[in-house]
Amino acid sequence: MVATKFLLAVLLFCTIPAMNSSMRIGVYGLGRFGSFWARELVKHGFTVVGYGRSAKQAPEGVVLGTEDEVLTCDVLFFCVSISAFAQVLQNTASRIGPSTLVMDTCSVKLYPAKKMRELLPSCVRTIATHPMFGPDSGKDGVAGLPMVLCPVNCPKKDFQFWVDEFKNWKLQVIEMTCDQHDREAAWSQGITHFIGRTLSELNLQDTKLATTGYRTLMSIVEQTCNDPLQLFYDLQRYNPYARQMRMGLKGSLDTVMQVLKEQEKIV
Ligand SMILES: O=C(O)C(=O)C[C@]1(C(=O)O)C=C[C@@H](O)C=C1
Repeated sequence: MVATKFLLAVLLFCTIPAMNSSMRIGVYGLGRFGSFWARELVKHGFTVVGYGRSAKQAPEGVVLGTEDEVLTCDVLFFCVSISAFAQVLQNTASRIGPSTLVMDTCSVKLYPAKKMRELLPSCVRTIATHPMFGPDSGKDGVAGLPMVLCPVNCPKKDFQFWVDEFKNWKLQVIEMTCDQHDREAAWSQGITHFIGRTLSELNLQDTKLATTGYRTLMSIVEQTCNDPLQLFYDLQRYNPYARQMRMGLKGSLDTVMQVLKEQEKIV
């Protein structure tokens, strides 16, 4: 029994093709981010097959495929919302090719990595990724933008292939653990979306008196609220460090309010 399992593992390892630029890449999910990501992969020379539940038209240069075609590509990027990820993976796991390398692109990392470990057979190679940009920030090209890669269940050489590939795109590739990512992202992307959504509650208006700082503030509201509301909820719910960030922010607001109250006594 053990010998059979060993033989199967060796056989599978030997049949896994090496990573190269002529691989077929599957993009599962052709929403705002998925369509953008599929086009980026095409721009960088890959053959891309895309699948979206309600996609009628393929993004430029992308071939629209069936769900099973996408799931059995050499490499598969899931571009679905964080809150849909577990269900999508559960529904597709048994149809993913044994030699397909799977990457998620969620904006949090501990949660999808845990789901990939739980739901995919151990022979399926997985990398957790976070392209820290999207259709707005990457509209004039992705060079210089940060891209996080966290190894989950992946041989070093395949992981390195993608590090080098994204470096060739001139992305600023950052290798870190999923925990490090979530801890830091809560205090960078998480806090930005929290402030953007909070300020949008105030319904701030454009004004002739707008200073440069005010314009920057308005652009934060615009950029964060241009993303689906679901992304905001998911960033706050699925990052285990987000609550701590929100409490920290609330504490700082209270401190500043208190300081100003003290100042009022002086006047
Ligand atoms: O450029 C955009 O369209 C984005 O909204 C990108 C943005 C962000 O700036 O927060 C949104 C989601 C991704 O996780 C990474 C970055």
